[in-house]
Amino acid sequence: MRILAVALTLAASFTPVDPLGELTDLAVKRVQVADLVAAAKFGTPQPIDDPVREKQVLDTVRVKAQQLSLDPENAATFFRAQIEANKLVQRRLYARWTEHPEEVPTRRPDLGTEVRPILDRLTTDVLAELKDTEQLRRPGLRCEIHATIAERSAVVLHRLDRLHENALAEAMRTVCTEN
Ligand SMILES: O=C(O)C(=O)C[C@]1(C(=O)O)C=C[C@@H](O)C=C1
Repeated sequence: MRILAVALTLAASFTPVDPLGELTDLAVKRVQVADLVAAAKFGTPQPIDDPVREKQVLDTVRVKAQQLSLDPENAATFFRAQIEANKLVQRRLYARWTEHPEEVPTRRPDLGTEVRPILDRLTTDVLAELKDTEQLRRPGLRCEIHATIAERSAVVLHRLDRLHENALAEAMRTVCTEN
């Protein structure tokens, strides 16, 4: 633990910017948009799990990754984690709103015209960041340290509650993996 703390402090002091900061911030935005997804679906027949849409998202990711000369399967792995994180938020909000109907958002955003376009824009931004951080994300201690720093900073910076903090952890789970 002590060694990890020293390593984190050293890494932070030698790094002028947080190299995984932007990617982590985008993952934060995506788990925050999950609140809107849940608000769009709750109380409608649209299920949380939509395998057709997931396939669409991942197919797009693979095509765009290839255009950026990124490994398509590595990019898809990262996005599968983003989708799992999104569903984690949706499920917890459903449980909360079922128990406390007074907390259900008063406005239901439109999934197709309002919410998914936000996710689609984030897909493009995330892919650009995956490209920018390609070397740094190679598996190993260096990536793990930067990921931990970026995640801890994001929790504080964005004042994430426990639900979104857990979702961010899920979203970043594969950031340093090969595939
Ligand atoms: O677009 C939706 O319907 C969502 O719930 C978002 C999302 C995603 O994270 O991209 C998550 C779960 C669904 O299975 C499909 C996609």
